[in-house]
Amino acid sequence: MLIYVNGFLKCGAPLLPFFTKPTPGSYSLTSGPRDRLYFNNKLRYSSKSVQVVENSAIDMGAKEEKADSAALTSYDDAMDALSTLISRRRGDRSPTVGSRDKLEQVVSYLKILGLEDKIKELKVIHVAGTKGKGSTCVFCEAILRNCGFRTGLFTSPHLMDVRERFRIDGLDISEEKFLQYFWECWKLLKEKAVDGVTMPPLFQFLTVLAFKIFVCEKVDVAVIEVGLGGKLDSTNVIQKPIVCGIASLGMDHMDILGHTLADIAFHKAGIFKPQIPAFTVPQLSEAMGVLQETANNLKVPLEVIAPLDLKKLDGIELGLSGDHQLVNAGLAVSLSRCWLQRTGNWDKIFPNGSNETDMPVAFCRGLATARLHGRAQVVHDLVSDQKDSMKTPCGDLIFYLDGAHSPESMEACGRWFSSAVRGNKSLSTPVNGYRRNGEFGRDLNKVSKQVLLFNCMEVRDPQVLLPKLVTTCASSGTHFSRALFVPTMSTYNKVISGASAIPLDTRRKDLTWQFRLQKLWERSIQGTDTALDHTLNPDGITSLPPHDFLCGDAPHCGGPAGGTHITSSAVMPSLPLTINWLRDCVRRNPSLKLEVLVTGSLHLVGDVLRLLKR
Ligand SMILES: Nc1ncnc2c1ncn2[C@@H]1O[C@H](COP(=O)(O)OP(=O)(O)OP(=O)(O)O)[C@@H](O)[C@H]1O
Ligand SMILES: [Mg+2]
Ligand SMILES: [Mg+2]
Repeated sequence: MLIYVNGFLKCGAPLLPFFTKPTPGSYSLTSGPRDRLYFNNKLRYSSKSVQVVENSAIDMGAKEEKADSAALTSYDDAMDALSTLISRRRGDRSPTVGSRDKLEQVVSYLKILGLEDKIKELKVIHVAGTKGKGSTCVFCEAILRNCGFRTGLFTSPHLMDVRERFRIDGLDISEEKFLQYFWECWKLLKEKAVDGVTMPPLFQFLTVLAFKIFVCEKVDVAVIEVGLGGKLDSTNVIQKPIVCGIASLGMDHMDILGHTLADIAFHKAGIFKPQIPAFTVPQLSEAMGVLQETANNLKVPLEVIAPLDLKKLDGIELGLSGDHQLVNAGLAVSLSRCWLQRTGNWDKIFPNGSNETDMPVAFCRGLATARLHGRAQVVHDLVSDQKDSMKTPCGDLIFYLDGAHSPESMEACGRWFSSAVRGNKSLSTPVNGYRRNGEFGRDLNKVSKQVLLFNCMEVRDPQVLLPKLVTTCASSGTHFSRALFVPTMSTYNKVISGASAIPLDTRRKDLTWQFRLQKLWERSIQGTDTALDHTLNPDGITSLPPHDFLCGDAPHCGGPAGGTHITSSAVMPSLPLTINWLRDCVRRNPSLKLEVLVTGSLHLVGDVLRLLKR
């Protein structure tokens, strides 16, 4: 179990204190950006780089031997082992040829682990969808936990630490338990690997690990988010869920799921099981037709649920911000109610005849306390003068983090950001877990600037994403004065832990993609080609923009020779340098209030969160 000073960022669970209790005999402290101390009966010290670790260089044999005593293996060893399961670069997936075998493969792994029959006893809520799956699952988990049940939650992806994917009773699984279950599964599968069974790819492994955890932890309910699609997803080995949900459908992963909404809906409806009730949210008719047809074929009662009516919440706010969360919350309420009814618990818990239209108090508590990192999350960075933190005034730096990366979610993100900067009082999370007096009350005379910090994976289409974001924001009066394009730190061939060290200078040599994003921004958003020739040469990037770059609204030209800033945007050489530079900007400009929207990629959002919590 980790102790973090900034508990909120790590725990993601409601009503948590700002630190978590260590389990006896095993705990660790983050002691600085590069160091991590383990106390595990005897003192150990570990320092690792977050940079790429070549899979071939990993001596897994030695680590597996150590795994005989799970307590003696470090978390980083497990991450190294997991990283060997990453079969190819993310976003580089081939279509689903032969994927049906994949489900059989998952079943064979479950057999090896002795879980094939046991998972039939899990009381599962299974949720697919293009957007809002994770949020819907988190709401369901929080509702049922507040109804008194022991909950298991499996979501994807993770942002800072792989354990975020597995929550027991609302908390990320502890390191100790994770290591125990991880190595148990790892060793059994590895033993069979010699008989010609190959080790599963990463997501299949994580899925069977989730089942292992939920069975061993004896959860009352297992809330399971589909990884990708539905029909052929590893989680679809669940034969008889209690209830299924389909969150909002849209265009994503077309290379795998197909190029029409109907194709995509077909895959998502693949989680429906004969006669098991299902719920969905309002969808475009092309998608709804397919969902309904599949439901009819399987005699599935399918109900379309309207967004949650705020009036039912008796004045409380949802734990996840943004109007789109009302859609997810409505779905979660119906899924949870159905789960309670079909497991025979509804009448026990609400014996006094709480009817269908009532919103039980436990449901409200769950909806209000649900948390999910990097989805419409606001983090106030406590910038201070390093030498004299209380006396020297400096500007404000607020990060608005949302991992939107599809056209529909960009719109949802834009609407949320606009209303959040207008209200500027939603879920504010001081990064160090405390607020100083007047910390956020002193902005009356400050000049607010909205800045975009963006990156997206190369498989995405920024020509769609960026205009969607900008026009949605503009339609409600929010305009970005500057855009910063930055490479992410996370690499796709290494699973990292939340405590992995972050090198201060993670300059990428190849910034071609970021320059392309900038070019697109300048051409299609700003309508200018100014100085683009200069930026087309990634080698020209040697310095950060001057600190007053963010102060103005007008196009900003010039700057130091070889500098990267042009017009309204800049390519930044690395994320850690960018965060430090933003902090310096507000230190030097006490009248500046920077509202930075971080979006386009969950990896980017995860990296920023990891940097902010240091
Ligand atoms: N109902 C919705 N409609 C449109 N966009 C949404 C909706 N719910 C969430 N989003 C957007 O999608 C992002 C991801 O939300 P969430 O994690 O709940 O979805 P997901 O389906 O699990 O996504 P992923 O594909 O990343 O696993 C949010 O940050 C938000 O921008
Ligand atoms: Mg997705
Ligand atoms: Mg998700």
